[in-house]
Amino acid sequence: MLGTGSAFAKTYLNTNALLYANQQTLLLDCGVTASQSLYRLGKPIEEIDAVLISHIHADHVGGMEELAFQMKFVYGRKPLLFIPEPLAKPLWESSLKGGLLQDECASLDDYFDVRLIQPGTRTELLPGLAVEPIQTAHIPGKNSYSYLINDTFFYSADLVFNPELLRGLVEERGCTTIFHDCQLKPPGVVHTTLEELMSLPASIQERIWLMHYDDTKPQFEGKTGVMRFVEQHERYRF
Ligand SMILES: Nc1ccn([C@@H]2O[C@@H]3COP(=O)(O)O[C@H]3[C@H]2O)c(=O)n1
Ligand SMILES: [Zn+2]
Ligand SMILES: [Zn+2]
Repeated sequence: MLGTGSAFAKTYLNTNALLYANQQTLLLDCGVTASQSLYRLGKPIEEIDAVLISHIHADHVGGMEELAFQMKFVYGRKPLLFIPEPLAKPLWESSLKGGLLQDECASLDDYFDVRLIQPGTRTELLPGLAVEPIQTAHIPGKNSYSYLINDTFFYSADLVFNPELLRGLVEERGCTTIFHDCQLKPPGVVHTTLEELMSLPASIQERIWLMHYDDTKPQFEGKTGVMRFVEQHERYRF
């Protein structure tokens, strides 16, 4: 995990992750703190082979400009960018264009090898790494996608509580591990609260790991039932 913090956390970096598949590395979300976190980990930015985006908020895409510039002008290559089709235009037009537009560079394709992926469709992104984007509610009018990874690992975007989705993933689809957005104190409004997650049946809670938490997380250690916290700069194997 490059970070496990909420958008406004100061002691935790943005909730962004590296997924290792065979010899390749995919960056799942690239927030404002992503490059600093890679630096602290000693992982050179040039070793990122591919990027996958959940939604357009700065803690999830705010590091894309630096990534694009470094890849193009320092390393001279285009990383793969996997992106749910509905996010591609807003990512360029509403987020990146202001910084990246210049005479010879006028689209996402000038910086990335763009591969559009479809919500609800399982796609192998890299050998050994398949994802299904699942559209999940976050902010009214804003598209946001959580990911079912290799059929058994659910990695949530920021999302409002959706117990039916979690029940279906566990009971019908055999999901074994859930990394879930967690706002420690109510009201959640655009996120899922700890209280909401603690209302789930034990059979679901035991698969849940909490991320995207604020700086008060130490006060909640030991108070999350069977759910565990995902820790920054830890590597998990499933
Ligand atoms: N309608 C909104 C929009 C945003 N926000 C806050 O801003 C943060 C942006 O990053 P996030 O991780 O999605 O969390 C959002 C809310 O804290 C919010 O509380 N309500
Ligand atoms: Zn966020
Ligand atoms: Zn968000």
